[in-house]
Amino acid sequence: MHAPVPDPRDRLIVALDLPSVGAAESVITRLGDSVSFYKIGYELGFAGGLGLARELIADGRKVFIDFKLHDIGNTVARGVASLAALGASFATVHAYPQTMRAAMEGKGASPLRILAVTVLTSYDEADLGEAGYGAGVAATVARRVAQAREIGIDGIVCAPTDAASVRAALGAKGAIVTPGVRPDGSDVGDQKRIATPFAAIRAGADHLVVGRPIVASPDPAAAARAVQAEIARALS
Ligand SMILES: O=C(O)c1cc(=O)[nH]c(=O)n1[C@@H]1O[C@H](COP(=O)(O)O)[C@@H](O)[C@H]1O
Repeated sequence: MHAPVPDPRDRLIVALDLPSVGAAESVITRLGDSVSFYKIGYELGFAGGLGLARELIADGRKVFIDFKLHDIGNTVARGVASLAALGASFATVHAYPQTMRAAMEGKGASPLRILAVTVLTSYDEADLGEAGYGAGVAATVARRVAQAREIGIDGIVCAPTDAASVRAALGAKGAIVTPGVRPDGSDVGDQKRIATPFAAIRAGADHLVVGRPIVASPDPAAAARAVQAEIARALS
């Protein structure tokens, strides 16, 4: 079975990493109809962003709730059930087997897709070692993808530099979502395992998550259009 091919507009997910609903609404207005998929994480989510998520969903936009859940199974399953009731399209959990199983159980028959975060894009080999994982980035990603596949997860969040090996390990089923995307010339910030939008799509990413290069740009709509043009070029 093949992963459903995303609508080209849905390939770009804009991370609304902003401090207030007002700031997010202003970026959304400036982006207009060019962007149809938004991600809400800690910063906005803990500042009223779940209300905005409801409004976006009611307005026909797709919403990715990125709280990277990781807790005992009962808590994860119930939290995911609430995100399913909200109408979110995607939600993240850390790629621990117990957590992934609980999330898949918690979403029930809803269309919510559970994405398992493998190794954060801000981690390099030294960061992973410091956290106590001695196997290295590639082996840790591979182990987590194999476990996610076994569980039947809906998708994987990984660095664009891992996308090709993740697709090979995951098989055709399952979405690949890559943050750590940096158009040429943009600030890298705290990201470590990065690629351009073109390279990420060519490596097999289904969706790209882009935050600061768009939302912190003086012209967010132009920045989003530039990323979408790169996506289109990579797909042609
Ligand atoms: O799960 C995520 O979305 C995520 C996973 C990961 O490994 N790295 C990562 O950067 N993210 C998120 O992707 C977004 C990237 O934002 P920018 O670095 O501003 O483009 C942020 O909202 C992060 O929380």
